[in-house]
Order: sequence, then structure tokens, then C-alpha cells
Amino acid sequence: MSRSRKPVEDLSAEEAAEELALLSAEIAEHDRRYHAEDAPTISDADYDALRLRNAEIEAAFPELIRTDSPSAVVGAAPSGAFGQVVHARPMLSLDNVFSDDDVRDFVASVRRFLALREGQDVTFTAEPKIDGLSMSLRYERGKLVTAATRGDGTTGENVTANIRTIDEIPQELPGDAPEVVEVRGEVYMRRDDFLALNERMAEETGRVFANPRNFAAGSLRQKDPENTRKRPLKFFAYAWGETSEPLAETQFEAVKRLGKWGFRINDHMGLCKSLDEMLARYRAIEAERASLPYDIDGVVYKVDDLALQERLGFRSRSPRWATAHKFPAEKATTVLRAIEIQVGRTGALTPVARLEPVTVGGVVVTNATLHNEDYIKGIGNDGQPIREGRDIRVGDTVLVQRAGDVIPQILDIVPEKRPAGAEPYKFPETCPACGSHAVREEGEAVRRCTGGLICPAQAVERIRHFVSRNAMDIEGLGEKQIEFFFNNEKAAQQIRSPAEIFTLKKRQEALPATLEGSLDRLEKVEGFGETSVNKLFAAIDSRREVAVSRFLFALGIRHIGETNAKRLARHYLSFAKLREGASEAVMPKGKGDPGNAAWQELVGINGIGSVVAEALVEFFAEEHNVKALDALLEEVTPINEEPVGDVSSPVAGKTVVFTGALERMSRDEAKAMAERLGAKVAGSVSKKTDLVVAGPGAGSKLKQATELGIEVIDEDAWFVRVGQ
Ligand SMILES: NC(=O)c1ccc[n+]([C@@H]2O[C@H](COP(=O)([O-])OP(=O)(O)OC[C@H]3O[C@@H](n4cnc5c(N)ncnc54)[C@H](O)[C@@H]3O)[C@@H](O)[C@H]2O)c1
Ligand SMILES: [Zn+2]
Repeated sequence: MSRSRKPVEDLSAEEAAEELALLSAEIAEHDRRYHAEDAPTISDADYDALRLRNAEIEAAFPELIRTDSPSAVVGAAPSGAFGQVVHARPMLSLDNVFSDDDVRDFVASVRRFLALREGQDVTFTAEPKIDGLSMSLRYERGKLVTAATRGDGTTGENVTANIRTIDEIPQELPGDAPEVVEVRGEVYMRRDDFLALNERMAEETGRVFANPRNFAAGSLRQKDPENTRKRPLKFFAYAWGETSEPLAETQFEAVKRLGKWGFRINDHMGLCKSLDEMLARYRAIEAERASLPYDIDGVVYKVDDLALQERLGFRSRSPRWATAHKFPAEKATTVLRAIEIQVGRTGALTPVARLEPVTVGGVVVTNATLHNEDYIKGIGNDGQPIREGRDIRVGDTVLVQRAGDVIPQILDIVPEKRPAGAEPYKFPETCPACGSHAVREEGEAVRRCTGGLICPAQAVERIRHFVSRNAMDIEGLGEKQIEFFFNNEKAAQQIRSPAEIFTLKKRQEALPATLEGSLDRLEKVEGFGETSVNKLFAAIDSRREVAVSRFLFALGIRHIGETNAKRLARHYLSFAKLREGASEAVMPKGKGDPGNAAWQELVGINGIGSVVAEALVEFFAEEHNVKALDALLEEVTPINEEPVGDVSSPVAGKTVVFTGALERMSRDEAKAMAERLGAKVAGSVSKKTDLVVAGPGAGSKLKQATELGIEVIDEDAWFVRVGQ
């Protein structure tokens, strides 16, 4: 695969897009295994490396951020086993960094966002990152009322009854606690408790957990609280959610306050006034790691000043004011049992190593990535030999590395251990999914199936994306069902395009009575049955009306991920308007051509660049897509988006352009503020612009605004206008 150890700056856009596609599928699969099943199959370090690589590519190619980017996702949706709790404030994840340089970049990004000058210092807290699971404990008038897991960040599982069995969690808070306060932290299990209990479990049930985190998660999700009571769970408090009054002015003081209320807080938390102090504390905590009674997987840095935290705010899955500095990991050797080829959504053939299971850092690893054809042969991306030219063969003993590097999975082989008769691996030249020719284009690392529309690997993926949770969210259409419908020869049971999902019921109902009881009737097919068929039809019918953003995202247009779909939907509000805009847009022809007004409106939308715009325009220009879309629109009605943000603010609904230098805030902060206040931020001035905020040095945009008679104000006037 083109996901390689190639530095991000050397990737072509094509390679980057390909790699992002592979990464998102892979990460989603690991999230499911880890969060929904408590049974990960790769080490955390490998998982983090996948995410890091994904983030790096997205940062370098913001235009390529995918329909299903992992960067916007937290955890996994709550299971149905418990009641659900919608968090008053979202429970997010943390960004990860791995090297000293990354920490330096993190500090720099905080300073940049806040537009700090030299001499304006930021203090950070540093504390161990506990390897458990996060918990939100809601206290009202001093009494514990609900305890919820993080879930997908918005909605978690209600585990109050189980949490009440944990000694370290106070049922009541002292009188000085605010009327409403959500105390957040980590539920974990000590390593010695884990080892002892796991041994007992192995004897009694034959089942064991991979690590204390999984054991803690499993213990917390017991149906019967009495079972949870038998498991020695512990809790560290380190954060908070909703509070009816501020806890303190700094992170450090706020956590100290939680400690005074009876929560355990970590005594390795400290304040750092400089990068050097942060790194020194990281080293000190790392040195103590082995002697701590619980597992930690890194050090968390947080901006100490809560007013600055507030200004920094959040990205979609993590706060800007914190990051986790992860510990590096180790290597292990194992045997390569087989090489399998997977066909991705884009038709790329990816070699995957099936390994003799090996424990790396407490997690059993059975699969690894082999990157691409050349990598197996011992050739690097630059065409030069790697591993001194050693190729990788089935039967080889291989060195698997888990490190905070890229996704350095199989590093090398052990030549002395190569079995006699091991053959060089022959990469297939046909697609294992459809038999079409698989070709490798000049200069490309990836071999691709040419089957396009007929290749089930690609079509099935397309439909799978269409029905996925964040897209149309149609329950009952899992991979198996999609494949069943896709490969079905019976006209009344075939689904080969999104529209056909919605005509399935009609086609079934139109079957003549003579077929009653035959396999043509879905409910007679094994694995379906009347109840599940009715459920499926109900699920499909319930999605005949969906938000524009979901609908757009579901279409699987290149580069239109959830975030971009939302941006577009928020701008155009209706699907018809969006389609009209994209259909009318004429791309610039060469330098100096600005494109027509519809194009300019499109690229003027905050966050939408020319690559995304082009993908959208091309999608609507393709006749085949228009046909499929029209068929779909016969069945589905996209519901107009509501304007978002603070609708009562003086700039709500206005389109604002910032230009020139800003002195009191960075450009990013300005954008974030405007959006919070319900304004749309555009990148260029057009007739649709309502307000231009111009700082010193403003040039062509200011001139254009004046020509168009648009109101122009300076930064101070902006603050007066928005009342801040
Ligand atoms: N191996 C796999 O297949 C796989 C799959 C998914 C996730 N994971 C692993 O699961 C972990 C969970 O992923 P994630 O999205 O929750 O991100 P994360 O664990 O890297 O970081 C966020 C979490 O850190 C926790 N945390 C611990 N100590 C903290 C402290 N002092 N301050 C703030 N937060 C603290 C919180 O629970 C928070 O939700 C990661 O380590 C990741 O490697 C592994
Ligand atoms: Zn194919």
C-alpha cells in the first residue's frame, strides 16, 4: 500500500488520498474492536501511530480530509446494554504527541492560537496519563446522581449503580461544592489486582483480559452491580464537565479542589513553566512508570490558566489546550503465517500480514501492514533497497515494531530463521474480489483493481459508507446483508445502488402471490425472518428524510467528509441550493481566471478549498452520478439545515471576512469566535459578504469590499460590535 514510511512532505496528493483511505478504514475497525468489544488486536502504540500518520497527512493535505476521517471521531457509540446519558458537556479525547519536537510544536501552536508575544509565558500542568477509562460523575446538591462512560463523546452509558460500588468515589461532596458539578477522571485497576484476578478468572472460566484497562472496562459494564463490587476498581479525578460555578482559576487549583472533596488525585501532577520543565517532568514520570502500581501510557500536558483554556477551546475530538505525550514502545518477533490481499474502497490492493499471535505491550497482535508490493520485495519508495534488499516471505520470522514512529509494523526478517523452501511472494495481478486486472501505474506504489463499478469490493464499500452511522445511519444493513443484496441474482432482492435500498420494500410487495412462501420473499431467506425484515424496512423508511449534511456525506463524494459536508450544508441550507451552486460553478481555467460567481461562493466558504470544490463540481457534472442521485431523490428528501451558532448575536447569519493583520487575536481565534456567534466566515469578499474586519496591511480584499460598498470595520470595532 502507499501508506509507507515515506515522509509526509514527499507524498503526492494521490498517494496521500490513498493512504488516508486505508487509514480511516483501519482505524475504524480498531476503534470498534477496542471500544465496543474490549478486545483490541493491535497494540496501542501501533494504533496511535496510525492516528498520528493520519493527522500528519491531513495537516499537510487539508483538502483531502475524508468522508470518514478518524480525526473527528471519539471512541465508539454506547452499546444498548445500559441506559444512555447525554453529557452536559462533551467528553473528548486527547491529541497525541510522541517526540520532544512534537511537544515544542504543541506549545508553539498554543502560543500561536493565542497570538502571544515574547515574554507572555504559558504555564502547563503535567501529569501521568492513566490507562483506564474515562468517567463523568454528576453531583447535584452534593449528591452523586449519575455516572456515565464517555461513549462517543456526546452520549455515554449510564453506569451509576456500578459506580456506587467503588469505594474511592464519594457518594456525597462537602458543602463548598457547587450545586451542580460533574467530576471527571479515570476508572482503572491496579496491576497487582489485575494479575491476581486474571489468574483466578483463567482457572474458573478460561477467559482472561489482555490488560488492566480492558478488565476495568469489562468490570464496569457488569449487568449486576454486585459483580462490579467484587472487582477492585479505583478512580483518579483530573477534570470536570458542567459546573454551576467556576471551580478555580487554574487547572492545578481546580484539581486540588477535587482532592479536598475526597477524590484521589494523582500526586505526580506538577506545574511546568517552560518546555524544558515539561520534558523534564515527562522523563521523571517515565522513569517511575514501572514502579507505579497502575498502568500509564504517557504524560498529559494542559494549559494551566482556565481563561486561556476557554479561549483555546476545542477541535472536533480534542481540546486545543491539552495533549498527551505518549511513551514509546518496543519490538517483538513472530512468524509470518500468510500474506492476504485486501481490496479497499478505492480499489487499492493492500497486502496484510497474518502473524503468529504475539504479545506486544500486553496486547495480542495478529495482523500487520505490509505497506505495498515493493516493501515486501525489499525496495523502498525511492526505489532503493531497504533491509539490505531482504524480501519478506511467508514462513519468515519477522520483527514487529510498535513505536510512536509511523506505522512501522514489520521492520525486518530474521534471515537465519527462514525455512527451507520459502518462496518469494508473488503479488497478485488480478483483483481477489472481482478478478479484474489489477494494474500498477507508472510511479505508483499501489496496484489497483480496474473493475470500478462492477468490483464488489468497491461497490459494497460505497453502499456500506452510504448506510453507515454518521451517514444515512440505516440499521440492519451490515456488511453481510449488503453483500447478500449486492450479489443477489433475484431482481426483487438486489441492491446495487443507494436508491435501490429504498425501493426494496416496493419490489418485495410487488411479488406475485404465486411466489408466496418462496425464497423470493425476503422473510423466507435464512437469517432474515419476518421480524427482522419488518425492522429493516422500518429502519429504511425512517431515513426517507435526513439532514442535508448527512445526505451529502453519505454520497461518498471524494474529499467531502463529515466536516466539509456540514460546512457546505450550513452555507447553502438546502440540498437544492447546494446542488444548484455546485452545478453552476465553473472552475477557473488557468492562472488569473477567478472562476464564475458560483465557484467563488463555493471556495469562499470557510474551510472549503479548491480541491474540495472541484470534487463537488465534478461529482455533479458526471452524468452517471446525476442519474443515480435523481433516482435517490425520488426516495429520499434532504431536510434543510437550521442556521447554527448564537442566533441572537449581532453578527448571526452574517457572512464575515477577516483580512489584514489582527492584533488582539489570531486568525484562527477570530474565525472560531465568529462561528460561535453564528456568523459565517468566508475566505474571500463577494456580493454575499456582509462585513469585512480589516487590520493593518489589508490589501485586495479591502479594496474589493470598498468597491462593492460592503461595511468595513477594524478589529476594535469588531469587539465592540460583538460586545466582548
Ligand atoms: N489497540 C487498539 O486497537 C486501539 C483502538 C482504539 C483505541 N486504542 C487506544 O485506546 C486509548 C484510548 O483512545 P482515546 O481516544 O480515548 O484517547 P486517549 O486515551 O489517547 O486519550 C484520551 C483519554 O485519556 C484519558 N486520560 C487518562 N489520564 C488523563 C489525564 N490525566 N488527563 C486527561 N485525560 C486523561 C481520558 O480518559 C481521555 O478520554 C489510546 O491509548 C489508544 O491507543 C487502541
Ligand atoms: Zn475488483
